[in-house]
Amino acid sequence: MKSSTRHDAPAARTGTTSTGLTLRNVSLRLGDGDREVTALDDVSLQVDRGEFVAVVGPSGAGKSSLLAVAGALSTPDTGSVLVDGVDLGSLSPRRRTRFRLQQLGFVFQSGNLVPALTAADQLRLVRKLSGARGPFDPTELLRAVGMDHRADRRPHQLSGGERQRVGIARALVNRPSLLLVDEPTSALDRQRSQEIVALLRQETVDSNVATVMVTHDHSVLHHCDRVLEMEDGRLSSH
Ligand SMILES: Nc1ncnc2c1ncn2[C@@H]1O[C@H](COP(=O)(O)OP(=O)(O)OP(=O)(O)O)[C@@H](O)[C@H]1O
Repeated sequence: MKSSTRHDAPAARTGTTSTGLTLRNVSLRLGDGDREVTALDDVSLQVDRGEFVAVVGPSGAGKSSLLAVAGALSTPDTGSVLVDGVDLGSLSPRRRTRFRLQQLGFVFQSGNLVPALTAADQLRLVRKLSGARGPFDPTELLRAVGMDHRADRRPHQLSGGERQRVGIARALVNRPSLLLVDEPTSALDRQRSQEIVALLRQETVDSNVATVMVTHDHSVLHHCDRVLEMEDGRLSSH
């Protein structure tokens, strides 16, 4: 457990002592009939809060499928996925959606920001969608990602790296347990790529979140605590 965190961890859940992401013997088949593919093949994984794990591997290896089951976007055929001890398979569709909004953060390839909204309003929207009430000031999070001076800018007025920084802040608004990051550097030059992944590492620690990052960019792997390789739906250490 890290000593200095911006956010407190939520109260422990019953049923398990593990926090962060837990996958137990997860398998996922996609397609149908003759064209069925085993996208995930008996995958087990533990990523603790405060830990930053990269997943690498060739195209079609199952990396997006891993993010999809961890993000409660796909339901595995067998095995279980737990986030802070909560078994996603035990949640009704409505509760799963709420859980996703409140406990999971997503960072996409190039920010995926809403074009019409300022940086500050991107954060306010996510806060509102989660159902949280009470005052919310996005300034602290924007400052944490070095974007408080761009709070009033819309995505088209930001650089690729700046958009990605806002996307990271937005993913952290609801103090998630788990941060899922998909190819965050694919639209960035080498220098910006290093800065963004260093920021992800910093936020993983400061926000005490379990972070899983899928990447093809091997130049950023030194920022990670662990690198896992995926091939044919199976995970192994790099
Ligand atoms: N909707 C789908 N229907 C059938 N098969 C699918 C579907 N989506 C993905 N697959 C197959 O599942 C396997 C895993 O795909 P996945 O997208 O998880 O790989 P990936 O490692 O993320 O690839 P990439 O690096 O190209 O994004 C591949 O064989 C892919 O062709």
